[in-house]
Amino acid sequence: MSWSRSEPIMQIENLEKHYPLSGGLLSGEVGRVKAVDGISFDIHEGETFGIVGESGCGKSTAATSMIRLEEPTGGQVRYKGKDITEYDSTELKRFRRNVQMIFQDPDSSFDPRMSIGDAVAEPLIVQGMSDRKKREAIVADLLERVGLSASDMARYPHEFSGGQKQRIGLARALAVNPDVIVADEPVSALDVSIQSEILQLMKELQEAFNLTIIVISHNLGVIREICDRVAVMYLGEFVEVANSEELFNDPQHPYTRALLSAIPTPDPRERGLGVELKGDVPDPSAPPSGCRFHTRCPEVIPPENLELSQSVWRDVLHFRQRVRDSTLNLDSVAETAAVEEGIDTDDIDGDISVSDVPAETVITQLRRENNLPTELADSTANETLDKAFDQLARGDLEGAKETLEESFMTVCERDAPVLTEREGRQVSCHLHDDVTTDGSMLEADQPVSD
Ligand SMILES: Nc1ncnc2c1ncn2[C@@H]1O[C@H](COP(=O)(O)OP(=O)(O)OP(=O)(O)O)[C@@H](O)[C@H]1O
Repeated sequence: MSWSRSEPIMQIENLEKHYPLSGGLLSGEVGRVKAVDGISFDIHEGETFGIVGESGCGKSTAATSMIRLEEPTGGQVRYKGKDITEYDSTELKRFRRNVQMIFQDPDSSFDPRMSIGDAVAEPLIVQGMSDRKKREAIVADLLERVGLSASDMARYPHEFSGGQKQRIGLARALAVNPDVIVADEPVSALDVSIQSEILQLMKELQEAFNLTIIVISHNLGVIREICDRVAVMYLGEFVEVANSEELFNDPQHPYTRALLSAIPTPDPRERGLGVELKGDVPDPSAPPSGCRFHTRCPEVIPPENLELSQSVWRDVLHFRQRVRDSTLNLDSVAETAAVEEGIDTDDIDGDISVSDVPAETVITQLRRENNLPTELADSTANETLDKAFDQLARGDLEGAKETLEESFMTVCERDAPVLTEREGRQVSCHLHDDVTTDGSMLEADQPVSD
């Protein structure tokens, strides 16, 4: 099959990498870590495509499985039109030459006993270039192109700084004249002052060698500096894919907005969003239902019939979560309430429980502990909370769980949003579910604000 330059150089479709989760010798597979869970994108020749997300979102696994350093468990990757899982050994060898990977830690990429000249020449030998003089000429040229000198050939890795080693890493990747470079956190291990120099060098080399580059980074600043297009990844999935400029000027997904607001900026006016990402990325072997980001989303949508400010809604959800997973400890609530009432716990047989304390005091304590006001603006939400509090004050945790689940179910938790094309970008978020013909959101879908 012939490939034309107008077609994408790489096409990734529903790529999936699940790791088996074993429960010990005898129990076999007890689950699957969904590190990459169905991502799709195209990359055109000469483009720089970035994948950004917090640590643990699956970026590195996406990189290694898209170039078959690890075998994907699902999906398809086409390089110049051909499915790479169907390669024979000669094609795989050619692919390994055409697509080079560079890693975060330049130190671990070099054998300390091998001179820099030999390290950069190694891929040439692997590819069968036996003429030593020719290899040396190529290495000398490459070292100069990455800002070092031909005379550095005889020196050893320990004689170079981290930034210089990353330059040598680039020279080595370029030795076999690849089409694509996959760079996993290429500057994260370097001093901030050096990072820009390396990114600039990558841009220059891209131009000179007509490279296609895929950059993986948790750092949006790095992505902004170098990428044409960006995919934002969360728990194995893409939540937004857009041109770099659009993504930074007008982020559409709450996760993107939260990541962006975490970038330090010297201009206080640009810090406006004030969104803070709390907690860690959830366990990819048991991702949250619906939108995987809903458990941390600062813009999670309340049920249609309720009118709550975002901050109160978040507190209600947090309370519901504590009841759901029983991290709300009724005995400790009872203990604090008893102290408040001046009850002498020594007079009580066995451990204190909510039934030993007046319901009113237990409820006050529950509200305080969960940051919930005495009265919410929405009467339906109020009634539900009152009912749940009464149940808890009677020790009925299961009943309260049911009450809260019934009334406080959000679409974000119920339905998984789909990555949908909108005005040249892709977003997967229920805030964008109903867009009117002029592109504005319906009132019901507006993000709720305080
Ligand atoms: N070999 C493996 N077996 C089981 N789970 C794995 C394996 N490799 C990665 N994971 C899990 O897959 C998830 C994604 O990991 P990955 O390293 O791809 O994320 P990342 O976004 O690149 O993060 P980081 O920047 O910290 O490497 C993590 O939860 C990780 O623990």
